[in-house]
Amino acid sequence: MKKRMNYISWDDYFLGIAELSAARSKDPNTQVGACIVSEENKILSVGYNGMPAGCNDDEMPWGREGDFLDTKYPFVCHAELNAILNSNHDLKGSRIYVSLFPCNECAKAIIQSGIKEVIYTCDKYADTDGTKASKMMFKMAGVKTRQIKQEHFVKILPM
Ligand SMILES: Nc1nc(=O)n([C@H]2C[C@H](O)[C@@H](COP(=O)(O)O)O2)cc1CO
Ligand SMILES: [Zn+2]
Repeated sequence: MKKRMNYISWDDYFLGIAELSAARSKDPNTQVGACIVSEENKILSVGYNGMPAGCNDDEMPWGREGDFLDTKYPFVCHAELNAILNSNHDLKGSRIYVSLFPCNECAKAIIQSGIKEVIYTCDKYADTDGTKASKMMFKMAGVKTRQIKQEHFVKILPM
């Protein structure tokens, strides 16, 4: 008997884990998941967007509009940053799978932690200055970026 052939690729596997992690997010508008993987295809960390530990997410604001302090934006920890901070490993030479292209703040953390490739699905904020700044920094720092379609994973979330 031969081995099974229609198994999922590494890309679909790690992106699937990123998507599954996103399903933990309490953000009512955008749920993001990230999975950091070594050169040997071992998972080093996972994360999703959420409020900082100890900040009660029932009491924190989740809105997008109004006074800055009444929105989620100054408080929420992005999926990529959480994945970087959750890891106990050296991330040099690793790659990050993320369901949404990183913002400029996460781009800095990605570069500084030694991650060498960003694999993403959605780029819905491509027109924002933050995303443009991320792309500039990734290019200058030699961090590769690659967009892929999630082929073998049934989306858990209504995105
Ligand atoms: N790459 C990203 N990773 C993330 O974890 N996020 C988070 C921050 C917020 O919780 C949410 C975006 O909210 P909204 O502006 O689409 O309602 O996703 C956002 C981005 C976009 O740059
Ligand atoms: Zn970010």
